[in-house]
Amino acid sequence: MASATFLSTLSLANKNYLLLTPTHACAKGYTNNFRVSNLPSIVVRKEGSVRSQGFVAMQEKGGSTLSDDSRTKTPHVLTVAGSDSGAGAGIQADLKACAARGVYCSTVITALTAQNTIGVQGASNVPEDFVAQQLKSVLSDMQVDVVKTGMLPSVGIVKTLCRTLREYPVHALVVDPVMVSTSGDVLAGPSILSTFREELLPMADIITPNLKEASALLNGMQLETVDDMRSAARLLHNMGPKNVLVKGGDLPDSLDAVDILYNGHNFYELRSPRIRTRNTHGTGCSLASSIAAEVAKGYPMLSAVKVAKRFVETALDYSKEIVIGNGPQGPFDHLLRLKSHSQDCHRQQPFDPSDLFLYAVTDSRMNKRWGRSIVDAVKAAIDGGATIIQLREKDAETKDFLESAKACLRICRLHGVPLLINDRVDVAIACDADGVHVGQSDMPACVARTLLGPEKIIGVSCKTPEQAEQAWVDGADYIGCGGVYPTNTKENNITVGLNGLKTVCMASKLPVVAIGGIGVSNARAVMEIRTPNLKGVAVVSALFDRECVQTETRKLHEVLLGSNIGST
Ligand SMILES: Cc1ncc(COP(=O)(O)OP(=O)(O)O)c(N)n1
Ligand SMILES: Cc1nc(C(=O)O)sc1CCOP(=O)(O)O
Ligand SMILES: [Mg+2]
Repeated sequence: MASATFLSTLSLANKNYLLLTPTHACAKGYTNNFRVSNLPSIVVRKEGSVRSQGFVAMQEKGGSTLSDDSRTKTPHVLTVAGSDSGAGAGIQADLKACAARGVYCSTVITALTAQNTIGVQGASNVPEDFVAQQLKSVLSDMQVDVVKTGMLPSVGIVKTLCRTLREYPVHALVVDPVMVSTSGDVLAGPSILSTFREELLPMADIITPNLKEASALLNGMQLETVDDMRSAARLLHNMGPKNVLVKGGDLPDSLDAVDILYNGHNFYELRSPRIRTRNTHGTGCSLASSIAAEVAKGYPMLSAVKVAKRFVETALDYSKEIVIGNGPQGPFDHLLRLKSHSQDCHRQQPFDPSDLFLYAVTDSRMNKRWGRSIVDAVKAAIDGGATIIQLREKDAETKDFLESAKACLRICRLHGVPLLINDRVDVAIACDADGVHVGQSDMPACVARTLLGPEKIIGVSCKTPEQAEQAWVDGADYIGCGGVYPTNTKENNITVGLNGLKTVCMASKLPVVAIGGIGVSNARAVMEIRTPNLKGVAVVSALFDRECVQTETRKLHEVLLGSNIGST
């Protein structure tokens, strides 16, 4: 984008600053160390007197100096596009793509569409002057890095955008020349083509036409081969954009998805295996937004395109079986979070502390010794009355562990029993387990919480009131306290005894499960310490270092029921 002198007042923390910079891009860079190093120097002055040059940025009116390292800037994409009521494409797809790629996204809406997975049932343009007002509101205030355009339904709106961008230049402009929706509905008529060619494309850092759009921009040129795409990219580049990405998704007879990127010097053929799915609605919008997001983070164009393409492919692959809508083209899941739920497989329930009642913790060595698979061990424990399972497979290879965890999860879900993974947050995420159990030297619970999200169960091993307090602060759901008795299962484990258990229970704001050397003979004594938040016992060898896991679990279950404590 062209540079221009930019003069603005900035309000920050209720104080006013005056920014005077050689370029708007510079002004935007004042808080971004990474970006500032790539930019011409900033001149920022206190009203009336120049105070700094380079990237020390702001001077408080009559007060102390704020240097740019006091804040860092959040990468920001502004999407100028139409709303899709079905939320597969348009503004909604752009928001999701930017959120998934970790950048802020503001929105200027150019049109409302009534749209679903069948097609576009209606469209209503936003008046030009209101598009202008939205653009000004965002661009005058919010330090936008990259503008990404989608549906621009009238010549007036294209002209308004170009005019406003000249007034408020940004670091980069990504143009997705949307003309026809994936369902074949026209979103921008041919009258717009000449304004695109003459005004918008010359301002663009990249344009991302599909074959139909490239053909329309090139007066109906036939595009049927990769060589045709290269010719089209060259011709489109002659219209002024710095880069052209011709998307070959609709190329006939192609097993791969092939896109051509041309920067005026080199062609890059970007190939990936085609993902067979009906859920492709919004891929164009999402790809362009993802490119904009990577450029906003500061990546060069080739890297931005590669990362964006890989992101969209990953999301398409993740979403290939989700079912939304009855039409031929469903949306995909940018955040890789949507699940299909069938009726016969119980969903994960919210954590219930009474699940800690009979907590079975597996052990790979014991299973091996008794010739059992993890899956058989888990089945038997559940049949015997275990109320929660933890896979503690210290010796398993990651690949095998993951496969076993997936198989155990199916069984646990069928019985409504939560399944937690010991130590391995990565395995828990990969198999979508119900949670993890971590110790004091494992991944901190607060980090696990960030990775796992708010609904997963997190347990933390604690031997002291201070550790119990920290587990609460870190967002854990329960604590495991031990060793109550000496154990051979965990090397060098400190025994805290019944007194230690009681002290921790009394201090803990979280429910507690006791662990260490507990079995049929002493479970009752443990529960009889009678603190309300002691909810049960966690057991390894008394269940799994025995010939019949189911029988031993049943016996322990009876003892615990007999103690009549902790079961509610
Ligand atoms: C329920 C429960 N409580 C404590 C532990 C021990 O966890 P940790 O201290 O991380 O030791 P390892 O199990 O990883 O050896 C547990 N696993 N479960
Ligand atoms: C895994 C574990 N953690 C402990 C702790 O004190 O935190 S004791 C322990 C081993 C428990 O095995 P068993 O039931 O065979 O004694
Ligand atoms: Mg551990």
